Amino acid sequence: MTQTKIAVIGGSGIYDIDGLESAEWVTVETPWGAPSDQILTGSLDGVGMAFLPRHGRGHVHSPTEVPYRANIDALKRLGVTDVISVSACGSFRENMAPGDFVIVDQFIDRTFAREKSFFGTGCVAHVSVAHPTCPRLSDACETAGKAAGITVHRGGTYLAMEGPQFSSLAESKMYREHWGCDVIGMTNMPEAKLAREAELCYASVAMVTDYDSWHPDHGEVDVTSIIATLTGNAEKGRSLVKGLPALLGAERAPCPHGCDRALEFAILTAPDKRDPALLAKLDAVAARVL
Ligand SMILES: CSC[C@H]1O[C@H](OP(=O)(O)O)[C@H](O)[C@@H]1O
Ligand SMILES: Nc1ncnc2[nH]cnc12
Repeated sequence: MTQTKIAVIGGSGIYDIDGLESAEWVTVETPWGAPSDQILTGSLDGVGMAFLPRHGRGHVHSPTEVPYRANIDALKRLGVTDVISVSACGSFRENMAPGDFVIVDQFIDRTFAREKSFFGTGCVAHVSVAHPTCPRLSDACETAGKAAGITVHRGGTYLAMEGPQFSSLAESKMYREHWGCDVIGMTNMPEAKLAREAELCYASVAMVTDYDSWHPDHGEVDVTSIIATLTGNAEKGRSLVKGLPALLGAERAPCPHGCDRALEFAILTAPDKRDPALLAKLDAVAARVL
């Protein structure tokens, strides 16, 4: 058994969380550069917690420029076991209305200007992301969300776009009608892939803020109305987070879905061909197998 430590990565409009005991903003340095901001650490109901504002306090990093590798490495370095992303998203489904939460379970990654792996020349690894989110952690998010009175949809495909501009009408219709996507955002990739490489359980709580641009009865997406919807729902997100420690417990059994063992057979580079400099950078994310 290991100790549970829950991290929340807060998206647009969510720059801190309240209610943590012994709360303290800490600076974490990583071989991948600085994370988005300091990380708020503390505990809730006897369970270790960490909160990282994805875009930094004051919203300084664009979706392309979020330091995804540093963020995941920093959480791993702090001993985090479970990562919950709380994000704003647009909806492609009439029944996934603004104010609803979607526990995402699949992604289509259309991002193209981001570093997507901790591995590379000198230490090549291939992990599976067939099921990129953790069902055990997603169960807890669903239960906590419903207990908080939130309309929660379990399962959904998230289209990760590069941004920062929103989609054209043609793109929006293609993602919805032909690609079967349910929601759209700009940040869950490569975050989910990197969490898997770092052997962290990852769940995505996508908070619907708008209908993207496909909906004939709604206008174009704009940031002001997105933030207004998000701010109105921030309390719901906080309630969901507060329910998680009791559901997950302080002691943690191995993940039944294998998230915490994702690197077990993933590294292909022969031991004598590995690059010491890259191995040094992998001291947190791949310590278990190197
Ligand atoms: C504020 S509108 C677009 C912006 O909001 C979402 O951010 P996050 O996923 O961090 O909540 C979306 O992905 C875009 O980055
Ligand atoms: N419609 C949308 N497209 C991309 N990212 C979003 N974040 C919130 N709404 C969005």
